[in-house]
Formats: sequence, C-alpha cells, structure tokens
Amino acid sequence: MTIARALTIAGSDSGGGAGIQADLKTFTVLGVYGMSALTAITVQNTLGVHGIYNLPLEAIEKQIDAVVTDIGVDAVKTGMLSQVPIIELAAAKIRQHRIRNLVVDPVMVAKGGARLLEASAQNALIEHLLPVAQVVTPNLPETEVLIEREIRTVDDMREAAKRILEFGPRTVVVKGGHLAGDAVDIVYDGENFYELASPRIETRHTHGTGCTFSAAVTAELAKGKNVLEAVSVAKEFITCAISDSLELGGGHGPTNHWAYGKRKQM
Ligand SMILES: Nc1ncnc2c1ncn2[C@@H]1O[C@H](COP(=O)(O)OP(=O)(O)O)[C@@H](O)[C@H]1O
Ligand SMILES: Cc1ncc(COP(=O)(O)OP(=O)(O)O)c(N)n1
Repeated sequence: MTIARALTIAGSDSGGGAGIQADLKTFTVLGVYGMSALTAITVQNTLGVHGIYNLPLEAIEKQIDAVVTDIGVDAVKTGMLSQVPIIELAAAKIRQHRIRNLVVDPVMVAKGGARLLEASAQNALIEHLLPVAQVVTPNLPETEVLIEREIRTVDDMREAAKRILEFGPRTVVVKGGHLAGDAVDIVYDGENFYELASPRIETRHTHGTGCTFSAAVTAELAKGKNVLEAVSVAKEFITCAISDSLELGGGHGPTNHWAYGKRKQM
C-alpha cells in the first residue's frame, strides 16, 4: 500500500485549533501520514495568543532533515515562520530537498490581533518562499500586505491574485473569509480564474480556518491530486469544519476537524 506523506513546518498552537495541531488533524482525517517541524511554541487558547517562543534554527533544520531523509515527503506546507532567518531556512531546505509540492500559508497575524510574523519579515516571504511555492493561500489582510493595496471586492481579489503570481508561486488562492457576504475564494493559475464559493456561516468559531484549509490542500497534493482538485476538497473540508462547530472555550473556538470525515461516511 502506498502511504501519502505530508510535512508541516509551522508553529504549535497549545489550544489545538490552528498551527501544527490543526495541520496534523487535517492530514489524518484526509488519510495522509503527517509529520511536523516546529518553528515556534505559542501559548494560545480561544481567547488569544499569550506567548511566543521561537525555536533555535538548528532545531528547525534538524527536524526537517530528519523526516525528509528518512521517511520522505510527498507534499510540504509552511505556516507560522515568524522571523527572517526562519523563512530563509525553510526556503533553503525546500530547494535543497527539491520539494515541488509546497503550500505556503503566509501567516502574519492571528484573528485576535497578535503578530505571528515580524513586520520586518514580510518581504522575506516574497523574496525567498513565494518563488518556490506550488500554491500560496493568503487571506485578505495578508493579501493587502503582499500587494500593498486595499481589497474591497471579489474583482480586487482577482487583480491581487494576478499580482501575487508575479512573485513566483504557480497558483494563488486568495481566501475571502474576511470579506462580507458569501465566503468566496479566488484561485488563479496564471491562465484561468476559478471561484470556490460557499454561503457564509454565522459563527465566532473560526479559529484556525486558514491553517486547516492549507493543510487540506497539502494533504490532497500529497495523494497526487492536481491543484484544482486539492483546493476543491480543501474548500469542502473547511466548510464542513466551520458549519459543524465544537463550541469549545470562551472565545473564538476551533473548527471541527472530524466533520468532513463524518459527512463522507454518511
Ligand atoms: N464564516 C465563514 N463561513 C464559511 N466559510 C468561511 C468562513 N470564514 C472563513 N471561511 C473559509 O475558510 C477558509 C479560510 O479563510 P480565511 O478565514 O479567510 O483564512 P484565515 O484563517 O487565514 O484568516 C476559506 O476557504 C474561507 O472562504
Ligand atoms: C501557531 C499558529 N499558527 C498559525 C495561526 C493562524 O492561524 P489561522 O488559520 O490564520 O487562524 P487564526 O488564528 O487567524 O484564527 C495561529 N493562530 N497559530
């Protein structure tokens, strides 16, 4: 039996809704063997981010090398890479290990407002990581930082996707979770635009939606799906996860990573 393998290079969310924890749960539900290279430990719950501890570069590098050279990877995603040297290291490792299936979630600020990427590191994402990405999945605030322009409409999202593609990724998914109305994501592969749309679900439990979406894309690429198939499954996965809310914690709770699997069994 062939086992699809995926690696997440990201931060830990002690609350379990975002970061490494969301990625590994998503990989598992989608039938993919998950591995992790931790970049930082965050002290986090549904009320917010209460502490950030970056890990030494050596520890990050050794985790990546250990799993890639022994177990192997079919796809990789990056999440929270909070400083320039961590971004440079991740990009160098992607090049060294010749990883083509790379999904970059350009994590910058958590929904509660805490910075997970130092402002001085934003350009490093553009310079080092986007050129080696198969797919990049910015939300609207991240998109605005990347193109230095405000986004108000779905047409603005399309224009933004075109500009981000010029930084080097092969496909751009501009996520519309922060726009009013239906949750519309725009996919652009340099030739065609595609829309992934779902009705907006009224809930405050959306912690970790971006991590979960990009992890689902990664899992499907690891299984050999093409990018369009992968983002379509990811959209279905996150829509199930948001709509079947767990109601945990006193603040912005996590999504339900089991929901997609349960729906598929019915
Ligand atoms: N309230 C919602 N209802 C339905 N889908 C949503 C909702 N919020 C976010 N999404 C979807 O979740 C995914 C993550 O989007 P977004 O929230 O923009 O990312 P992030 O968590 O990085 O800010 C996208 O597919 C988006 O359309
Ligand atoms: C450790 C860690 N990584 C990433 C995030 C951001 O996750 P995201 O999916 O964008 O969801 P919100 O935090 O914005 O709800 C995080 N919080 N922690």
